[in-house]
Amino acid sequence: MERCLLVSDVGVSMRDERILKDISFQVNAGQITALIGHNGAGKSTVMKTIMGWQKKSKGKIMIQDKDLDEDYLAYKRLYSYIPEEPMLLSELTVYQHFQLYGKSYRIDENALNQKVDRLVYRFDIEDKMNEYPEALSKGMRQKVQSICALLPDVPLLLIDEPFMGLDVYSVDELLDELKERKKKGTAILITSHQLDKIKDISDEYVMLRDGHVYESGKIDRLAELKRRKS
Ligand SMILES: Nc1ncnc2c1ncn2[C@@H]1O[C@H](COP(=O)(O)OP(=O)(O)OP(=O)(O)O)[C@@H](O)[C@H]1O
Repeated sequence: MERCLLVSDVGVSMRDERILKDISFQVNAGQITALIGHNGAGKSTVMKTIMGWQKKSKGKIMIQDKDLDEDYLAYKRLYSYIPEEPMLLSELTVYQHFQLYGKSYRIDENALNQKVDRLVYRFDIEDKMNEYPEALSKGMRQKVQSICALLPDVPLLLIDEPFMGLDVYSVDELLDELKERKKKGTAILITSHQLDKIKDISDEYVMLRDGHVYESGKIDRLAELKRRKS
């Protein structure tokens, strides 16, 4: 299977402390990898490092054939990100956020509007297009943020705890959307403490402990290990 994301021997240090140690894994096109581990294990730091927001002290990260350290502008158009906490801009309406994403990922206006229509219907926020973030509930802001990340057809989706604040219907819609993306060949790296929600859609897992890869493999093996331990 074609490799989309390569994380090879990556280390991160903050204030002389090694936060990530020799992290290596890959995510293939059309596969979902669950990045799991206890609080403070390093999941968000891995995400930030892949995005180029957190400086690494060693190692190599590539999406398709683009190296994070060589051509960052081209590299960052290859992924989109759903953060744990919505990061919306208070001066832009919901629709203006979608337009901003459309511009930065160079989506043609007609295609953008078709995607927006489909996703606002799916997540049931059709009537919020002209609202500013402060007028939205936390769950609605999370939906807007998720839609922004789902607008571009990027090869890699990075998703950090996406279910916080979402109602059960929206969680199902998001899971269905991810299954559809996976079928189309998108590679997805997802973190969640709600393993029951992601294990059915995931193919592989990477378990972090204290900043290193403690275990990794097929998701079925994780379920088997959990059964044996319980
Ligand atoms: N800006 C920072 N400065 C110093 N240490 C940090 C910083 N950000 C994170 N850390 C440390 O790095 C380690 C990994 O944190 P990270 O947020 O990546 O964990 P996580 O697995 O995402 O946790 P959670 O499940 O609680 O979200 C923790 O020990 C944390 O204290």
